[in-house]
Amino acid sequence: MVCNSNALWSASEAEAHINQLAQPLDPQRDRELLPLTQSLGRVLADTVTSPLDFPHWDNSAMDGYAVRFADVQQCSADRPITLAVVTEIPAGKIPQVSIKAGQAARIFTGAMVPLGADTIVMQEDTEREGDRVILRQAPQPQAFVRHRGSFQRSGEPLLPAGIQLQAADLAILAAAQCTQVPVYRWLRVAIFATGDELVPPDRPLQPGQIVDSNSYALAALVQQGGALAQVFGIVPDSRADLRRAIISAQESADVILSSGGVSVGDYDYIDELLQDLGATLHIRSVAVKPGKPLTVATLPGVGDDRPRLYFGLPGNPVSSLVTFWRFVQPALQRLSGRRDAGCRWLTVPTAEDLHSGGGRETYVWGRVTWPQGGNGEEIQFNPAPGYQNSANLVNLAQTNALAQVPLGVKRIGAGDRVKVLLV
Ligand SMILES: Nc1nc2c(c(=O)[nH]1)N[C@H]1C(S)=C(S)[C@@H](COP(=O)(O)OP(=O)(O)OC[C@H]3O[C@@H](n4cnc5c(N)ncnc54)[C@H](O)[C@@H]3O)O[C@H]1N2
Ligand code: MOO
Repeated sequence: MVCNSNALWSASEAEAHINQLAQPLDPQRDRELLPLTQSLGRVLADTVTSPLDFPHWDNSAMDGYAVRFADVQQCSADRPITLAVVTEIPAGKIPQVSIKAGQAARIFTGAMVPLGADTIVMQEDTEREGDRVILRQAPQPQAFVRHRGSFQRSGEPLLPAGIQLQAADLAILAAAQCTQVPVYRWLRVAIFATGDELVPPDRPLQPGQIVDSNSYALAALVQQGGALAQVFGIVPDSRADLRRAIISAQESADVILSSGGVSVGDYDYIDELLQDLGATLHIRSVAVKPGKPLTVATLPGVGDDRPRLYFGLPGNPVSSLVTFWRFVQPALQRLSGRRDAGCRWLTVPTAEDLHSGGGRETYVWGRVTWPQGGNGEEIQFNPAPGYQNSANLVNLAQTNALAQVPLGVKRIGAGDRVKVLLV
């Protein structure tokens, strides 16, 4: 079935449409419980509520003395106050006595504040003489006490569903004693490269042949994005082989990515085969350079009723990556259950002039660089040096951003601000 697919879609229209097609995994059905140590980079399937107050009890933020504020509030250099040190409380120990008027407890960072005390005085602000401590300045009331529950209350949400777990999140889960983490299962992404001219990188290259580089880049991008890449390799330009590849990808993956064969050439079979296989073709070309031929389709699920999202990316290596970054990456994030799914844009000055033919929204590849020192330099976009052509993957190396030259604009001057997609 074809659905207005012959239109030339603007990038933002295509993005919005793909967004609707990319239905997230089901947090109940598509989940697993993973040991904490294996959960880095996975997407949390449930909100984790705190089983404890943080801090778990009132504790000291400093090495020093736990005192009663009422005892020391009048203290000054002229009127020092001396307190009796009646106990010592290292971290991890329960205070054995409560502090009465005129008394103090020696205390260390993280140790429980004893009953009766309400304020901590830093060691550096005291003088110790035997079993007495002398204060020559009044502390603030409740100084250096980290109060129970002041960071987080038990029963309140600690981490929301849909976040991709990072190092700090693992620290929080560990502290909350959540050792089995509910995460979404991996999103499975099948990848194949089409073209009779393609050979794998370890084969001697014959005249006319091209090394398949797209499979490697796409698999790496899928993995970097936190999904499972199923690499099918090279599929020749034959209807039967392509059909077999699509059907087997339909069986094993949630998303299918192919590169090549989506333009108008005699061997560009992808769209026609998708229709034969009962797909709905949503998009066939986008007004984007590089990356005009882009097929977006949905195929029926095999083995379950989840529709498979199909992206037929253009074969030119840069076009393939640019369309992945602009359209596939946010869709994979959304499908994976991520609450922050979407392109990350920044507006920064460009270090050099940027050019476009003006007929399509153009993406210039390069690097956003951050100032190394505080010399008044700004974050800026530096286009990759050399010839920017959709077949030239050489200067694509180390790309971390795509600068967007809007439709109809032919030049953005050096120093002008430009919208960049962080990739
Ligand atoms: N008459 C027209 N010709 C073309 C048009 C058009 O509108 N009318 N569009 C051009 C644009 S823009 C692009 S982009 C390409 C995309 O074509 P396909 O997706 O069908 O890609 P192929 O023809 O299969 O390959 C294009 C190019 O890329 C090389 N390639 C393919 N796969 C890989 C791979 N896995 N690794 C590395 N390189 C690959 C392939 O050898 C070709 O050189 O169509 C234009 N033509
Ligand atoms: O869109 Mo093609 O990707 O310009 O080379």
